[in-house]
Formats: sequence, structure tokens, C-alpha cells
Amino acid sequence: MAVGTLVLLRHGESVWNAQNLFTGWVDVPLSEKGVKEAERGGQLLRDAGILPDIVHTSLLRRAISTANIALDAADRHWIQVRRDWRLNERHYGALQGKNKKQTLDEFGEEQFMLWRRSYDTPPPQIELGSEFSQDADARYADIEVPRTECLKDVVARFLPYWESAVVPDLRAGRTVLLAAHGNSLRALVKHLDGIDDETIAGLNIPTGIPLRYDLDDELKPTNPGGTYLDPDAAANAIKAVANQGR
Ligand SMILES: O=C(O)[C@@H](CO)OP(=O)(O)O
Repeated sequence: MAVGTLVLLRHGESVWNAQNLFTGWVDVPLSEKGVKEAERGGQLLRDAGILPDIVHTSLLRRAISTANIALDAADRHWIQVRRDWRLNERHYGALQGKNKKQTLDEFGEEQFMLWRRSYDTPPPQIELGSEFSQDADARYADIEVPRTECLKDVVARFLPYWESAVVPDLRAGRTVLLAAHGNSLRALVKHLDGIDDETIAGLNIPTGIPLRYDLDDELKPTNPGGTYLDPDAAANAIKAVANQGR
């Protein structure tokens, strides 16, 4: 049986994206603009004739709301849902809640970009019990909550879910919508497209624009890099993500 279609969707703009704050595992809602982006994402799915059979989301409301709004707009609000912490955004450690511009000014371009985009340099650990730590959050009662993560850590925790929960859906020929986050989707794209540890630093994913991957029997993309359903809007939004903090 042919492998199904995979659609990646980064949540719409959150209120902390709008305020230029490092977010990570802090569970902030969508901004008004983010709600509109999610609606538009669903319209793009509908217009492209992509009909998801199942949606996988993180445990964070910006991804959950985006999936709900987009699927409603696409008239696929009724499909099966699975949620898992392994799809969560990268934990931003002690930077969670900090302003990106102030962090850039305080620590300089090189350190700022190491923390934001290097493959294996995590930000400093968050203090347990502090305002933006998730160590006491009930939804993570069964796991050891990270105190910080680099992209390499996200790859390591995301791939077991990919293999055990998403790949079987694809192998069953289903159209899978995966609603997640900038850095958790970068981890998956790195794996799918075989991007090396340096090159991945330059890859940014825009909010709210579905990215379709067609996969062969070995789950390698037949359209490397995927296909954004609105390529022009994606190109502009990618630049904006890359320039955050400036
Ligand atoms: O703050 C965050 O959690 C992420 C995504 O919004 O930011 P960045 O793009 O800087 O990794």
C-alpha cells in the first residue's frame, strides 16, 4: 500500500510570539492574528483537497487550538486525535519568558544564535519551581520534565513518537496532520530531509502555513524540503522568523 501524505503545521502566532518572548513549554494562547492564520491554514488544506484522517498534536494549547481551528475550517473537525508531549516545542530553559531583543543585546549575536539555532548547545537550565518551569505541571506527571533542551535533545525525544505513532498511520495510507512547533518541526524536517547538524541552523518554519510531504516506501520525501501550500506567504514568513530579536 502507498504511504499516506504527511502535513506539518506550525501553530499560528501566539501572544508570546507577538511580544517577542522565548516561549518553549510555557502554555500561551494564540494571538488574534494566530487564530486567523490557523483558519487560513485550514482553508489552504481544503482548497488543496487535502483531507486529514488523523491529527497528532503536542500538549500545548497553541498547537491544539491551531489544529482545532484549521480542521474546523477544512470541515475535518471530527477526525481522530492523538496528543503527546514529545511533539512539544523545544524547552527553552532559563530563557523561557525572556525578551528575545533584550537577550540579543545582553549576550550578543553569537551566543543568542547558539541558543536559538545551534544543534547541540542548550540554553542554561531553568530553576525548578520558578515561574516559567513546568516541573509541577500535572500534564507531565509521568515524565521527567526537561530543564532545557537543544535541538539534538528534541530529535532524541521526538523520533520514538514518530516511529511508534506517526509512521504506522502513514504506512496504513492515512493522511496525517501533525500540529506542533517551530523547533519540534525543525527536528522532524531534519530527520525527513537528512539535513546535517550545521545546515539545520538556517532552517526556519513559518506559523500557520501547511507544509506537505509526499513520502516513498522508505519514508524519504519525494518532494525534498516539502511543499508549502502558500509558497509566497511562507517565503516572507520564514524571513520574519529568522530575524526575530532584531
Ligand atoms: O520561543 C520559542 O519557543 C521559539 C518558537 O516561537 O522561538 P525561536 O524561533 O526563537 O526558537
